Amino acid sequence: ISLKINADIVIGFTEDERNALLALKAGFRSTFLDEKWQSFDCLDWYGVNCSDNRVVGVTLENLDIYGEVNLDAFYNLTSLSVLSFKNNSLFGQLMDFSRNVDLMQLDLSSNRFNGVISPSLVNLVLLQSLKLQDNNLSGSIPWFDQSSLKELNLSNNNLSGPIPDTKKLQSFNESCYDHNSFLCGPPSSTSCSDTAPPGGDNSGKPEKSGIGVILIIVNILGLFVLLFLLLLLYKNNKQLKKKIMENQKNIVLDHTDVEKRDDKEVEISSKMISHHENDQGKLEFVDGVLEFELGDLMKASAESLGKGNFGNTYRARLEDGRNVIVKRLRDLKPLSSDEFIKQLKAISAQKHPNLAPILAYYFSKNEKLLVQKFIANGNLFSRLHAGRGTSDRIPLRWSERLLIARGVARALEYLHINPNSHTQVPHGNLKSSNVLIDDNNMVLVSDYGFTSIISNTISVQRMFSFKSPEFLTSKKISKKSDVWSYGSLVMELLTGRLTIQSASQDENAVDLCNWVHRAVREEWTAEIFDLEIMGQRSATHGMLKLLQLAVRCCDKSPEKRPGMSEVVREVESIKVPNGDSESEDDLSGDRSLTDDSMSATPSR
Ligand SMILES: Nc1ncnc2c1ncn2[C@@H]1O[C@H](COP(=O)(O)OP(=O)(O)OP(=O)(O)O)[C@@H](O)[C@H]1O
Repeated sequence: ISLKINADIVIGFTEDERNALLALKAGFRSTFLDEKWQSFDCLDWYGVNCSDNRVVGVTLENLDIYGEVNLDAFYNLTSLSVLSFKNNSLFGQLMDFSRNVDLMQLDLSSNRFNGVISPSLVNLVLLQSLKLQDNNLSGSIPWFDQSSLKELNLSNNNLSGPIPDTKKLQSFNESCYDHNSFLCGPPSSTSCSDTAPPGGDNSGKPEKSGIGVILIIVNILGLFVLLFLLLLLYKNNKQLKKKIMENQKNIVLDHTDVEKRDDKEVEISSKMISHHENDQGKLEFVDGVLEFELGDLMKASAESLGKGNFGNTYRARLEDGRNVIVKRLRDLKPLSSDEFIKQLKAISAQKHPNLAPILAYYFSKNEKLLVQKFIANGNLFSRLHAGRGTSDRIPLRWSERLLIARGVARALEYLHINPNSHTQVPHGNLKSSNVLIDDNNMVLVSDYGFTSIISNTISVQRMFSFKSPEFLTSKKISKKSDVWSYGSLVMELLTGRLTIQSASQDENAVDLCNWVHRAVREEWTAEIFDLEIMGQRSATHGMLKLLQLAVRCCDKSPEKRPGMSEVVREVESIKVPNGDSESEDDLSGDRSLTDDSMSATPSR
């Protein structure tokens, strides 16, 4: 038997991978590569390393290659583990690495890459070495915190802003961040108050100039003179004194005092802040009925619930016993008072049984507050993950999870349709800590509409929707990004796993949308579902249906994801088991899940 070899058959890599490398080469001016990257056998390709018929390494160092690298150049190289373009003359934005989940070493040092450090890198949980030094990268450093990261060099770029306060980034020494225009905060020795904001000509490398130091001294002296004059005025002018006293009534929460103290209950009545005349603001109630005054809030005791991505959140107990939530918003767009009020009016006009109601808001020069109804039963993140492995843990049953999936779907559908407005703002930051559960086990989604008030740079860094595949390529979020976040949230409900959306600092957290595609491709079965619900055999059908829906919501292409109305229809079509059948399941004690019905492959 003669074996006919087709000369066009690719060996060692897939055809898609070979085409991707050819497309990459097309952007380069390199006669060397033109010559070396031709054959159909990966072995012949200079600098390309293949294993198990997949490209696992591309190492093109010191070759004087000039050219631009496409943003999605590595889209098809999904087994890539090592990539180095060290010391060439490559330019353009950093590539999107969201599909290169196996990437362990990335060296793009000594080139001319510009733009921001791709946020897709934050999600690479195997990344060990990241070398981006000696380029023209700008913007702030993303919140890297993967435990895998052992080596980092971001020096000699135009990066700016505080070095994020993550355990990992703080563990590298100063030299990794050296020579960046406006980077500040630990572990660098530059204090953030010393750095000028980025702008103007950014090309120069940092070097703290003598002029900068003189300016700071002049500023401090100016401040002293001002204080002295104020004191004189204060002494001599009784009227002014009276005014200051009046201003003192317009109290806003004292940031530093509340944060510094460890004890959770903090009396905030005497913590007065605003000394500026133009600091006065008004507490606007959404329903127009003045339920309490700002002064009442100030008299309340406050418990810090945590530092969210967009400000600190407190539970304030009013004198009449009522609890309200006060969010001190930060990192807002530069909105005027009118603009802020307009946006907050629009956000709070959205009313739905599954949206956490906003009660009031407050704007002054130094303080922007959001007052919300206090939701008593905590958030989904704690309900799903807290106390695992301990006897205190009360399992979250399948019926409860299904009802949560329903409630969240309905809330998103409402936001996407928004009958009260011509414009609909996607939620933008759906995650389990923003899903609250009240006394009646009602699901309430919070923090909606923030995309219209939070500054774009902060949204890009911190809001979950901005991590969707389409944002990484097209830089756009939409209602379909919310659908993607919803898919991820449903996966969290089904698997009980930690997602990077809710627990970015945790080394066990994974991008569940990526993970589920792998799980389905590799036909994992029982391992997908949370042990707490796996025993509920009567729920198997419903669990599979919800999983199939989550897979569709997690589709890489936004167009292929269902709209929220379709999602609601599908979730509502899943039967909620009654208490009896769930109890029978519990009694059966059968936790094995091995029959064929558990295949995760979506049905057509
Ligand atoms: N209306 C509310 N009632 C009860 N708890 C709330 C309410 N709003 C927020 N919380 C809780 O307060 C804590 C801090 O919330 P916050 O929204 O500031 O941060 P986050 O949800 O962790 O992150 P992000 O800022 O990205 O939304 C969370 O545990 C959240 O569940």
